[in-house]
Amino acid sequence: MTINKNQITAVILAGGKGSRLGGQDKGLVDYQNKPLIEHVLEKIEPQVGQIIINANRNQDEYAKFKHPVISDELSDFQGPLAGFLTGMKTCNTDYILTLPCDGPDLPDDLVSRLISEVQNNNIVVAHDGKRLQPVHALIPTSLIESLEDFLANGDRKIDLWYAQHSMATADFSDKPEVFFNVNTEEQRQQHQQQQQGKPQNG
Ligand SMILES: Nc1nc2c(ncn2[C@@H]2O[C@H](COP(=O)(O)OP(=O)(O)OP(=O)(O)O)[C@@H](O)[C@H]2O)c(=O)[nH]1
Ligand SMILES: [Mg+2]
Repeated sequence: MTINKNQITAVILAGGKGSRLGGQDKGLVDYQNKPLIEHVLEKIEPQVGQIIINANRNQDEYAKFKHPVISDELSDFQGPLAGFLTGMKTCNTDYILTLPCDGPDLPDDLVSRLISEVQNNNIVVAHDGKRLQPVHALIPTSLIESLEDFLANGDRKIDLWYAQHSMATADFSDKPEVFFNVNTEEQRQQHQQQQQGKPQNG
């Protein structure tokens, strides 16, 4: 079974509290001279049909990126799964691709590798060789009721919801660094310096 990029809406999860970064709205935090989310948008725009920005604060700022900005229906920061549900309810494609707003180094074959593992309505999640990257996932929109029930039941753990469904992983063990994400000020600064020190064609 194959799917194409036009069947996918990327849902960029920018709805968190950013508590480890002093409560900042992480998607808007500067990283190498532009907001973090702009790095994500640049990497993902060529790979999907549509994009939704899922944000619970500063919606006007996010609207400047020219994609629909949608807040969680579930209030009080219920976690990434609340954002998954928001995306599934809002999109009009067969799949959503979930992505965190704080991971600026996405590879250009993210979607093609995930697509290559699609089979029979399964969920496909990126794996970096050591662990699952659960918020980098390709999810059939048909699972919307399942997720609604799961959240209504008070559950919030992504892995528990995945375990209720058929799931495959896409292998990125050759480049685990693409999943780097900015959770603390130290990470933001350290990584910025490393990137600046890299040779241009390396
Ligand atoms: N829609 C939505 N997304 C969320 C929520 N909580 C976290 N996320 C997103 O999930 C992704 C991974 O979460 P973290 O890296 O822990 O981000 P965070 O929750 O803002 O940061 P901390 O508060 O420091 O843990 C990020 O892209 C967040 O924006 C939420 O309640 N709703
Ligand atoms: Mg993070």
